[in-house]
Amino acid sequence: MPPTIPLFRLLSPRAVRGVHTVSTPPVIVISGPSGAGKSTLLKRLFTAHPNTFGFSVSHTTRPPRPTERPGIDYHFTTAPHFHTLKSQNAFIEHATFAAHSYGTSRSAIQSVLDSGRVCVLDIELEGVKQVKQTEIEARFVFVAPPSLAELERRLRARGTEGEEAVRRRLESAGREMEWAEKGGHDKVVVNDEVERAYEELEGWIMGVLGRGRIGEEKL
Ligand SMILES: Nc1ncnc2c1ncn2[C@@H]1O[C@H](COP(=O)(O)OP(=O)(O)OP(=O)(O)O)[C@@H](O)[C@H]1O
Repeated sequence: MPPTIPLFRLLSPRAVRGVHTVSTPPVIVISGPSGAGKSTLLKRLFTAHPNTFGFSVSHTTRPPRPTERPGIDYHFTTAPHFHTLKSQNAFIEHATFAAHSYGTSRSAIQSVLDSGRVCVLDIELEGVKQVKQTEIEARFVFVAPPSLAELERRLRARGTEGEEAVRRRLESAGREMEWAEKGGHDKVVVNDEVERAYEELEGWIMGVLGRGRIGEEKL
């Protein structure tokens, strides 16, 4: 079995730019129903703060959507390879969603932390529950649609899934919203209007990181 990265490396303090030693900032975990707008909001965050945040690239057995880039949006892989990685304990969290497997590898998080950036995860609800069981310091934000009807409209307008996949996503959405209503996350952002929702999300993240809101800050 190949060596896996010990968890303590994800938790240990690290030196930034030589003179200051700072604690590793918390991992920001974004979740929410498929179609709620997580990718839309994260794209804005990465564009506004290109040197601050790094995306943890998940593995998935789902086929790529036309706009998705392998190795950047996801590591697209086969079910047997995903299974092998799982048996090697390569994943911090993994889940099956809408008939496909998704997982965050330890090395995906570690490579973001090694780059000195704040690590951002975009994962499913089952994955959120698993990350909560680890000792990783994380903050959890749930992106909610204004309503299930609007979620359905967005999923259909996106046009990346067939009828069966849309149906599965809407079923899961109900469960995810219920869990969020019970207070399972640190923050809920309702993505009603993109600009407003983005500002709320960005403000909350900057507050978590103890940073100002304007401009691209330097570590
Ligand atoms: N506030 C909004 N108002 C209207 N449409 C939106 C809004 N936010 C996102 N959308 C659109 O809704 C669709 C779903 O958004 P997006 O792909 O970002 O969702 P997601 O949560 O990342 O989904 P998945 O988990 O399936 O990747 C996209 O077509 C996007 O352009």
